[in-house]
Amino acid sequence: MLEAGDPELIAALLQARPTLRVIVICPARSCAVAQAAVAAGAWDVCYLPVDPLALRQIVARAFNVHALHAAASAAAGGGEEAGGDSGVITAAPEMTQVLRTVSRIARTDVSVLLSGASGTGKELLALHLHAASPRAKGAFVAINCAAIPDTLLESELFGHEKGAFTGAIRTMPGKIEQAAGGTLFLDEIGDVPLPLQVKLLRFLQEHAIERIGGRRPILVDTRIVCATHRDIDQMVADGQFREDLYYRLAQIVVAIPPLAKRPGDALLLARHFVAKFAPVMNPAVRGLAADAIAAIDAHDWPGNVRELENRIKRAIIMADARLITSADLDLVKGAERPTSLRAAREAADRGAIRRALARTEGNISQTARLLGVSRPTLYDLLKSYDLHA
Ligand SMILES: Nc1ncnc2c1ncn2[C@@H]1O[C@H](COP(=O)(O)OP(=O)(O)OP(=O)(O)O)[C@@H](O)[C@H]1O
Repeated sequence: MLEAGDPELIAALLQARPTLRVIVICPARSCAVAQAAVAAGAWDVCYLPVDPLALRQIVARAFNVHALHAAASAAAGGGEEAGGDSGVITAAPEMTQVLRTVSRIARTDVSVLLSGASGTGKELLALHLHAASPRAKGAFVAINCAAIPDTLLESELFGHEKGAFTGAIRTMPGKIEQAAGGTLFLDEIGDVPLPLQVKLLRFLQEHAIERIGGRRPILVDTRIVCATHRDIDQMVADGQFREDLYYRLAQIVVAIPPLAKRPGDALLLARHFVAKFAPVMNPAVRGLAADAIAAIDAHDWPGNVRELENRIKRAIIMADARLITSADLDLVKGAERPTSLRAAREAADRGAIRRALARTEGNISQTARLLGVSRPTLYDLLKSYDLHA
């Protein structure tokens, strides 16, 4: 606890121990001191004369959040405090409930489907589940089914024997085999084409796979955890996804709330990312300015945690001062038009990509053709703008 917190001292403390909770005692009605302290990363402020009840509540809350993070991180196998590289960072009850569910499921054999919008942390949660499961010592292998062309997906998942097709110059085990004894995370499961869904179902029923060109089944002990941002129930109803596979894959569906529905998490994560990336990317940066904090609070985060992470990384690079501003974050308010050429171009790019994706119903090849770019360029654009097919 610091009296009349010195922002530089707070920033230095957090730099050394990013998970520290700094509580600052400010002179009565001194908004400027409080704002500077919070901007430098203070956890909370308390005014003189100190109200013991209020202080006790602040300290208790700090301990609670710290304990939740430590538990989440330990379950993820990191054994570090929250803020460690592998930890899921959250203080929102909506998300801590999700973490508790995932930790509980991890110890069992039930199949899990993580459903949530892009960038909400589905892969991180799958990793958390793996690390909290008895398979933690085995491999965690992740594959994004939407990013791999249909023709290659079978070989990626099931592997192939030498000579199975032109170019198969050596035998290659697939991802399911690579994850034997561990967990295979199938992201965007809704993008697996129907013929491959049959093969996946067979694996889940028989725990055996056949490589392309293979002559015998191979027994493989791999746990599948999958995720999607699509409405699989609707896909089942429309005949685009096999119902029998759905029930095999999704005994439990865990819905991950969007960042906008996790009060307080955007700021917590923003500070976490500043503490994580600034020392490497721009050590002069020590924290967030008051206008950046307000902008982070006000933003809707349609791209969720990934958007936040990318904005913070970009801001760390762009920042001229010790504190990141809302301009560094490139967060324009409400319906304001973008003023910089870069922002205007980004807005135009996003609009064109979204419209093309809507016209082709998410078909990557057709979208790339419509936009007049190559598929790899389109993938790069989708990644950098946090867009999904
Ligand atoms: N709660 C969190 N704490 C810390 N980092 C997080 C958290 N949630 C997400 N991240 C980070 O945000 C980025 C995006 O998360 P992740 O890839 O898990 O999202 P996703 O839902 O799988 O996205 P997509 O559906 O687009 O594949 C990653 O760098 C991840 O480490």
